[in-house]
Order: sequence, then C-alpha cells, then structure tokens
Amino acid sequence: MTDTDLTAFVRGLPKAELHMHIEGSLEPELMFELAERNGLALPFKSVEEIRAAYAFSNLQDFLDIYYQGAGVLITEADFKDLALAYFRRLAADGGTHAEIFFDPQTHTDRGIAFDVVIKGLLAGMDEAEKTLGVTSKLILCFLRHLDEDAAFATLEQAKPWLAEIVGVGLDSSEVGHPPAKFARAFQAARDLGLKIVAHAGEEGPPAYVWEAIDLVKVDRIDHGNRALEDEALTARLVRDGTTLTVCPLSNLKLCGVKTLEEHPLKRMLDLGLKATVNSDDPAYFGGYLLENYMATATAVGLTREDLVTLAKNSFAGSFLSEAEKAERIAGVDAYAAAN
Ligand code: HPA
Ligand SMILES: [Zn+2]
Repeated sequence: MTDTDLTAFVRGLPKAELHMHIEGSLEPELMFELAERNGLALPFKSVEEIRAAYAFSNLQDFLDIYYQGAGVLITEADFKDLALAYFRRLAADGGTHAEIFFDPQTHTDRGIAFDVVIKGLLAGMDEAEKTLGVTSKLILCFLRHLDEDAAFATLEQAKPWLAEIVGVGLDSSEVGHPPAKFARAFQAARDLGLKIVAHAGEEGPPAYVWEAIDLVKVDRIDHGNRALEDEALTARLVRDGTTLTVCPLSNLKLCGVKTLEEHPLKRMLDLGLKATVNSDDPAYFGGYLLENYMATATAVGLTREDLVTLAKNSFAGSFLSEAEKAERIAGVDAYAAAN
C-alpha cells in the first residue's frame, strides 16, 4: 500500500475518539471570532501570532495558554459552535463516535454558569448526530490542581444533568496532584452511576497509574505512557484489558517524547495493551484524529493490522452499550475485509 492508499484506508476506517478536551479544539480563527462577538480583547494580534505561541516544553506551559484561550467562551452559542466545529473535523477524518471531555470549573470559576456550558455542548452534540451521523458522549473532568471540595461542588452542579453525562475524569496539572486526592469525589461519582477515567502517567509516575486502577478503580486510563516503566504495572494493565487513551501528537508537543519515532504506541500494541489513538487538544497540538493515526503510523511503523486493532480498541474501550460496541466492531471488520 502506498502512503496515500493507507491514509485513505484509515480515513474510511470507522473510529472512535476517546480522549479529546473540547476546550482544546478551539482553533485560533474561532478564538478571534468569539472574542469579537463577545467584545473581548485577546493578547494576540493575529492567528499567526497565536499559533507561534504554541511552543510548549511541558504540560503546564500548554495549560497556561489553554485556560487563557477558553476565556472567549461565554454563551451557549459559543459552546455549541465550538463543539460543532470539532465534530465536523472528526467526521472529515472518518470518526464516527467521540467521548469528549469538558472542564466545567474553567468556566464556572470565571462566572459562566454550568448550565450554559453543558446546554451549549449538548446542542452541538445533538446537531452533530443529526447532520453528520457522529454519535457522542460527555465526560466531565475535575481540575486536579483545585481541591477536593471544588470537585464535590462541581459534581453537585452536574446532578440535574446526570442523564447527559456518561462519566467523570481528571485533568490539568498532574505532578503533585495524584488520583488519590480525588478518591472520595470519584467514589461519589460512581455511586451516581457515572463511569470513571483519569489522566495518569502523562507526566506523573507509574505510582499514579497504580492509584488510578487500585484506589480510584478507573474504567480506563488517559495517556498511561509512563506505566511502561513498571513491568508489574504493564502486566496488570494487559491482564485487566484496561484501555489506554494514548495521544501521540500531544506527547510530542508537550515533550513527553523527543521525536514521534520514539513514541511507545507500537510497543504498547506489541505488549498486548489496549491502546487507542486520540488527539487530546487538537487545536494546540497540530493534528486531529487522522493526523494522529497517520503521523504515528509513519513514525513507528504501524501495520494495516495495527491500525485496524486501534480502531477496534477505540470502540471496545468506549462507553457505548455492549450491543453497540459489538455492532461498531463488526463494522470495522467489515470495512477491513472489503478494503
Ligand atoms: O493534555 C492534557 N493533560 C492534562 N490536562 C489537560 N487538560 C486539557 N488537556 C490536557
Ligand atoms: Zn488529555
């Protein structure tokens, strides 16, 4: 297969995205448009100047600019436009399902009501399903640099919306904020019937991944790269069949790997880990879902079979019902057999 043929094959392959922060899909063009619509001044003069500022050496560098960018999101319409713009890109990449993160505290802490945020996102998700055929679910993330009380307050605000939220996650600055800090908030979320995920092992040590699985009892791990430093942990993740939502271009941009060639994705698959490919914050990290698949495929030598496995893992690790998962996985097999 030529590179062009392989890209066409992967574009057509049905795929789910399981690790994408909706605020991280805010493209500079939309940032300017929303700033203007809301009468806000940006500390940048042009789209080019914004893109030039996206040179990060670590997670915190990125987070500082990401929280600043989210400041242009004010109205329900802003959140709907943000979500729809993402789903259009996903559909163009052949994505058929997404489980998207949102950070309510980033907005409520600057006076935007929780209900404004969630109503706008749900409107975008609804329209995406109707007009693009892309299904989606919503995952509320606690900001881990804030305290446990703030997580509980956010969970309280989510209570009227539980039918619309599939799970809770944990994001923001990892080191110094282990999953254990939120063990009780996650237990309360689980008691409400929510699924649990957590970023772990992006910059934080294998011990944080152990905590996420043993203490918080997550349903999947977001990133998980540093789990590979611990053989017993890797074996445990393989044995449990834990899904890892891996984000190759994010890892490159935040300097978790020096080059994409040294990215562990191929190694993860060869070890039997249930890895998936995701874009994390595509507007900031330089690529949506397909670009993450293809850049990594080229850099680490993923085979056609690896790519099919990744697509199947994305549905198997999703929060769709067992029947829906089986149907979507059969769709991947049918596509692979026909192409
Ligand atoms: O890549 C990320 N890591 C942790 N927190 C985040 N919040 C948005 N994106 C990220
Ligand atoms: Zn993330």
